Parts: sequence; C-alpha cells; structure tokens
Amino acid sequence: MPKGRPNTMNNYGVLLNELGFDETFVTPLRERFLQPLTSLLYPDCGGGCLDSHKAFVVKYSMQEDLDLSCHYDNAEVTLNVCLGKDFTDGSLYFSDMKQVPDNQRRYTEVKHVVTQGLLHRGQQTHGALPISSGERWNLIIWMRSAAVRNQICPMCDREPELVQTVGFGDGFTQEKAANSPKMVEVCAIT
Ligand SMILES: O=C(O)CCC(=O)C(=O)O
Ligand SMILES: [Fe+2]
Repeated sequence: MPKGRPNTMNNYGVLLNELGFDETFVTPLRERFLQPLTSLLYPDCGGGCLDSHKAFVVKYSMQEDLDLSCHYDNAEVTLNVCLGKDFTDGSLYFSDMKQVPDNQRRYTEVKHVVTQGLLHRGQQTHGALPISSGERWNLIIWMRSAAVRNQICPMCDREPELVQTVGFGDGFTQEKAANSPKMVEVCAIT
C-alpha cells in the first residue's frame, strides 16, 4: 500500500487518514471532545471554530529520526499525545509565538508523560529533543479553522491562493455555498 510521510519534517510515522481513521476516530474526537476544550483555551486563534485536521503518528528511534527541530505547525491548535513506547530523554520544548524574533525567544522544556496529551497553539514554536534510547511514538492532530486560515495562510502569512483537492486538504475553503468543495492552498507546507 503506498504510504505518505507524516509531514515534511518527520521521516517516520503514518498518516491516520490513510488508515481510514478520520471519519471513525479523529473527526468525532475533535468535534466532541477537543473542540469544547479548545473553545475555552484558544478562542483567540480559532479554537472555537475548528473544522478540519491532519492527524498522524510520528516515530523516533535510534536508527531513524532522533529529534525534531524548532518549528510551528500548519495548524491553529495542535494535540500531541505521547503513545510511548519506552524511551529516555526526548522531551518537548516550547518557546514564544512565531512572531517573536529568534534571538528574543525563551524556551521551556516539558517532559511528556506516556498516555498524556498536550494541547498548544499551532503557531507557538516548539520542537522535540533527541531521544537517547528506545522508541518514541506520538499521535499528533493538527487542527484547523477555515475561518482563520482563509484570511491568512499560517505558513506563509499571505492571502491563500486555492486549488481544488479531495478531503480536508490543508483546511482552506472557498467561502461560497455551504457545501462547496474543500480546497488546498498551493504553497502548502505540511
Ligand atoms: O515529536 C513530537 O512530540 C512533536 C511533533 C510535532 O511537533 C509535530 O509533528 O508538529
Ligand atoms: Fe509541531
């Protein structure tokens, strides 16, 4: 079965839509359980009107990716769940929102506990430190709000130019008919 990379940063992992998990698992999780929380926590960045997502599992091991460099997500709000397995080190770190210049950013390390989920703004810069043994697997859900990203692309900070696609694409929509097809942005960085 052909298999895509989870995103352009991680080399190892799996996209959950390729396993058919969107309709059965991720969409109900987002709508029923995550959006009530994100509405309260992140009303400033679309937490109350999330309407699509990109979900994937990332894998780190001694022979594969060890860490993830500092970045922001193609998301308004992100859920990151530590699935295990056994590993040492590999903490997450968080810094300021992407608008803060590199040389003024402060960093906080967060030890991620297996089974626990962590919500954060997608545009807050973050990364994962190298593991020093074992395997680290995380479920990542990049949640998106068309109402927010249709105004300005969160990856290039410009007005989106749209091309038609199937599925959620990168979460942009053409604000015409309610049932208009989903669109993907041409400069997508995922
Ligand atoms: O490995 C992690 O826990 C972070 C993954 C991440 O930040 C991402 O995929 O956007
Ligand atoms: Fe990320």
